[in-house]
Amino acid sequence: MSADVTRHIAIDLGASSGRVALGTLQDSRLSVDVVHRFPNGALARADGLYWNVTELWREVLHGLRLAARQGPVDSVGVDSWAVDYALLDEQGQLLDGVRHYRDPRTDGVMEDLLRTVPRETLYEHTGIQFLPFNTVYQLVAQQRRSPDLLARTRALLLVPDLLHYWLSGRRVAERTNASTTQLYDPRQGDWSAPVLQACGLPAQLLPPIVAPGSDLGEVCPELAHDTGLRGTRVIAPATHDTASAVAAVPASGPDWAYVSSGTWSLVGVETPAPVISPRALQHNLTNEAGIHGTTRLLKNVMGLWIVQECRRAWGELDFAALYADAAQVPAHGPLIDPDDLRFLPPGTDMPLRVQTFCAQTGQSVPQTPAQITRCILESLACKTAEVLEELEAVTGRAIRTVHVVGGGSQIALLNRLIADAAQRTVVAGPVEATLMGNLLVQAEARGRIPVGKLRETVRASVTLETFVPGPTPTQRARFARVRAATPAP
Ligand SMILES: Nc1ncnc2c1ncn2[C@@H]1O[C@H](COP(=O)(O)OP(=O)(O)OP(=O)(O)O)[C@@H](O)[C@H]1O
Ligand SMILES: C[C@H](O)[C@H](O)[C@@H](O)C(=O)CO
Repeated sequence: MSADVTRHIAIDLGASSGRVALGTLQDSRLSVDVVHRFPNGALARADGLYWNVTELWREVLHGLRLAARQGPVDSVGVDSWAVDYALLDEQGQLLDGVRHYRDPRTDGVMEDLLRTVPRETLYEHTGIQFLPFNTVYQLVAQQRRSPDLLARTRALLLVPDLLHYWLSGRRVAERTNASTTQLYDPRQGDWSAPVLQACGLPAQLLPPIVAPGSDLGEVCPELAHDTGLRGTRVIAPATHDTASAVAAVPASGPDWAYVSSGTWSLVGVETPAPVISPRALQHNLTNEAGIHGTTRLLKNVMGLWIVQECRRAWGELDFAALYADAAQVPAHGPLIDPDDLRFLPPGTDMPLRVQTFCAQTGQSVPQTPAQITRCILESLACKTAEVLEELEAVTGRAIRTVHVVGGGSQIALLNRLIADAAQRTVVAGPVEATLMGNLLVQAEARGRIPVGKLRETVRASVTLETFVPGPTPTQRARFARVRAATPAP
């Protein structure tokens, strides 16, 4: 490998699939080769929903071996979904399985906690969207159900931090993912002692916060031997997958927003500082940490999860074919509120939940997979448009271009629907923004690209597709009426 070509490995664990990719940087361009892709999802046990972290680790090791075969690797880093964590004992062993954020043990916990800790106080200290599965509510649920387990815990690691520990032996909490827990104060840049205290949670379990780009040392000797990654540095990227995706948004001007479109739709803007205001609280916007000290002001929207669960019920139809069929369904059909909590839990009754929502709100009931998929996509587009308006209201900044990145950016129909509903230009791609952001933060930390040139490198490395809005649609106004007419689940 010549000195001006470097290779880095990104491990990206998404809620529906994981991948190990080898990134090659040459002439200020990044090429990404996904060497191993594997499915991911909830593992149901009698006592709840878990992630199968042992299996994920086995898949990751397989991917690392494949990548190492292609030559020396400069660095490796992990990102994943947010909020979920592992508990370690004195010896650094897992004390329990890693719970899935859709596990029902948090049902009612947020509402209960907010009776003693005011919503305004929690928001003032953390700036985080109130979602029932945030780490804070998971820990309160855990504390209530099995206090003995937390008493035996010596360290809590979020999922990418756990994998970094297994790779390097270092226990840290990388900032972008720590910021999603609702236990982190974005203005102080550290865990929030007042929130931990108010929620009765032990502060000593939380590891020190490190910035994205931190060097955690070499891959430990046993793993270097096993995988072939000799002398490879472990660099914590932006470990929250959304933060890595946002780092790779190929934007250049000042007036853009992003949609990180996958299992979730993360709709947001980048701001220089947290925006913690009564208006941001009113719209339940979140302030997550980005790279270079930025803030990701965004909202979690339920996303393609609803299609994924319907597809599971329909027998794993091909995504591309399903979306092509949905594109043939007449426009302006029924709508759902994708953020209605009835759509949060897993279940093969998801098509029925969509149909029931439509019936209860006095709309026509979609019947076929294509009609149901169309209904979900039109609703996601309307919801995206609504959030963009909220972001403009909260920041006072106009949004003219919407960058859609991630697996969902392949869905031409959805891109077009977003452009129409939001009346803004949509720029789609890259599909693998998360991998690119992960790789480029490592490359920047290793001095392989100039500081602050990530987006420029992405733009030089990918082809993008633009969707121009059509005539003002009627659906956006109907969406507000449907939401207003929604009965409690
Ligand atoms: N060939 C395809 N054509 C169109 N869309 C596709 C195709 N393959 C996958 N998708 C869409 O991409 C989605 C998955 O996106 P992605 O891989 O970014 O999610 P993820 O990483 O598992 O989730 P997250 O990052 O939100 O945790 C699927 O739900 C599907 O809707
Ligand atoms: C729970 C979700 O993982 C999280 O809120 C979201 O930000 C994410 O990580 C999507 O990949």
